[in-house]
Amino acid sequence: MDTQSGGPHAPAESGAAVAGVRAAAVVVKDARKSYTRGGTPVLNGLNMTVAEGSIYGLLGASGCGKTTLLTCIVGRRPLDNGAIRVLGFGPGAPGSGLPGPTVGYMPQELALHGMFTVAETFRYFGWISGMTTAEIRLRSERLLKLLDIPFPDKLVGELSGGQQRRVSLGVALLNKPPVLILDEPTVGVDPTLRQSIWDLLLNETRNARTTVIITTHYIEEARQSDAVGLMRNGTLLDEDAPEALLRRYGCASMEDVFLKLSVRQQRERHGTSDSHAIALVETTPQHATPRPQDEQADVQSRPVVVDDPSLLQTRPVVLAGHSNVAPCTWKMAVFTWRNKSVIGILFALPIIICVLFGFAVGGDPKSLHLAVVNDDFTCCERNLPAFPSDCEAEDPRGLSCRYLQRINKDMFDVDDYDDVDAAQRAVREGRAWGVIHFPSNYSHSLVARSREGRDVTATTLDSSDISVWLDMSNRQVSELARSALATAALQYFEDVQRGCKGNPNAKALPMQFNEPIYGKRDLYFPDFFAPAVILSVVYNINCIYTMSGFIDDRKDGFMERSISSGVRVTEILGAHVLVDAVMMLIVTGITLVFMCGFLGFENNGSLWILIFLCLIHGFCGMFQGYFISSLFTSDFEATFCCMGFYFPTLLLSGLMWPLEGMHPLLRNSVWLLPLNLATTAIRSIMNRGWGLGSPDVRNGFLSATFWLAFFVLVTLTTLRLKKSFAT
Ligand SMILES: Nc1ncnc2c1ncn2[C@@H]1O[C@H](COP(=O)(O)OP(=O)(O)OP(=O)(O)O)[C@@H](O)[C@H]1O
Repeated sequence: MDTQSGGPHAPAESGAAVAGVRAAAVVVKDARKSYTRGGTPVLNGLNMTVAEGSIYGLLGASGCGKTTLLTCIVGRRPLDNGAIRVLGFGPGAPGSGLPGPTVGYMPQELALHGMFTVAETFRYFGWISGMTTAEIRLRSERLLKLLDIPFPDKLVGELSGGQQRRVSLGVALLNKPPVLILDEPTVGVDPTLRQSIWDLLLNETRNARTTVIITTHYIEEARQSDAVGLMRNGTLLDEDAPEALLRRYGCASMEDVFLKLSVRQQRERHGTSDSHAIALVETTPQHATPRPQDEQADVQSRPVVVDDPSLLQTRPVVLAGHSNVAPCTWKMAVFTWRNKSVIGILFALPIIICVLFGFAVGGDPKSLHLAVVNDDFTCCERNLPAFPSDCEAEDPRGLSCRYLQRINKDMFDVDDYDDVDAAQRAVREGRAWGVIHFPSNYSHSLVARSREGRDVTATTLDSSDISVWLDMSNRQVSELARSALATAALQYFEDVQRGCKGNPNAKALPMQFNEPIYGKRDLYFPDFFAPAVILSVVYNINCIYTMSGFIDDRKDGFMERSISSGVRVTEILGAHVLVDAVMMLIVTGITLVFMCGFLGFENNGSLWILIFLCLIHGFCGMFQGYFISSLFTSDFEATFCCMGFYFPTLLLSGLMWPLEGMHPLLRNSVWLLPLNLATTAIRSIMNRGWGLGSPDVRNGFLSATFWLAFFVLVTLTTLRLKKSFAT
């Protein structure tokens, strides 16, 4: 503890303890606190004085505000009004060492992490209170023996409830703090062990002049305290040495004293309405009301406790220049390593998403049933006309078969029907996606149409048309089917032109689609989706992972306890960022390797620019996760908030549909969303091979940097405003 500027044994620099006079180590003056503005006060003008080096038992019925008072003393919650001083300093004041190693705090909840072993728990809390590893080993060996915990290498989560509470007590005692605040350390512990905890407290604290405040529901065990404070409805009814209280109120037990004081408070507040309690008071002996001579005797026998910091024999423990980033990072690394199933899912998710995307999205539909009614010719292999189709033939027949040969065999399964009604019925009943009808005399009419040019009659034109009816209820399938049929028709028309000795370049559609400048001639949907999938995977998986990790850290009050022990939230966040960044790098790497390597999506631009943009987005996702988890206290709320971000972002990011197709109002406003400009940028890099010289790519980087800075800022601000995660 070489970094401490003061310690429990440090002598006072000024003043000295006067015989019969003791300095107050903890002073609470007129403390007022309610959880809601204008709500019922939980602390209602409470005054309390705890003599240095004494054990102070704080007693009171459940819900009277004991825990609230203790959390205010350790600086986890602020008072609405009033003042608290611990070893002469207000909680959080410079030089107070509070929150920090000045106070060893054992909260009511377990506030330990089940994934740590007992030894690791001691190591972590020892390091953050400034102890060296050797000191921690020595001290924890002793404490484990005293607290009867024989399994230093067992996970805390695998211990019994009583053993866990003893570990929690051991953590509070670990660095021999000058002030110990213990919230019900003996609850759920058998009577023998309860007594040994009291013996431990008495032995450990007496010599070191440790001041102890302890709450318990076992009122009689508090008689071992030097002083007892009886609390009810947010105020202290009385405080004194147990024997003095018994004498003063003429009671045989502390329970009777408490009852008597409670009734007195009730009378003062509401008159004599509590008949049961009143009856009890009436049955107590005459001398129940304190007599002046008793009070005088009490005053003479007990030491005077003065609120004079200069008389204190102990000083706050302040760690100068101490950083907790290393212990917090070690803790995060241990948790991450222990959570192997979570790591497994984290690394498997991008693989699963990429592989599913590769196999499930963007492929052409296969085996669509097409109902064909061919009144022109009965097609079969042996009677097909020559290729290219010969217009000079006497009896040009079977051109309809040529068209059917042209259509994509993978995409369509051709079913023959006798008439159009039956074929259309098949579509209506979901047995086919479309109907193709060739009129009788189709081939003759088509040849005539080709030969006669401008002189062709309307009847010939009608009977040379192929009629198509499609089921257009599924836009993607129908569009792809229509496009495939139209493409086949264009190629077929060229074939007919050639056969009729016409100019094969005289196409049905007077338009020339040349080699594309970017992309492929054939429509290929995955090229459109792939960049957005990469970005979305990197962003969202990291967001959910960091959000869950940060909330898990707060589970059961573990983060609160770390903060009470002096860890700053920024140090906790820093440790999370360090460890989570490694996970994010791996997730990004896996995603890119699977998309560009195994699934073969082409990156036409610079790989470094692509990686860099993905990483900035990975950090963005991480900080969105921290931000969400800093806003909420429960996993449930945070998860729903995450979903609330996820779905709108997905719909508005251009991943599912081009931004160009959005309503103009939406399109003009959603470009600022985290994934939008970046999706455009990453598409430009991968599909067009653009670099930083392009405004699209530059805007993607600017947007990513802006969002990263925004999330860092709001996360830090929220954490700072909340200071702790208590209300
Ligand atoms: N975070 C909170 N938000 C709102 N109300 C709270 C909160 N914590 C405690 N309270 C309320 O404050 C009152 C005092 O609670 P506190 O936990 O301080 O009592 P206690 O004396 O420690 O009880 P117990 O002995 O059962 O632990 C209770 O009515 C409780 O409902």
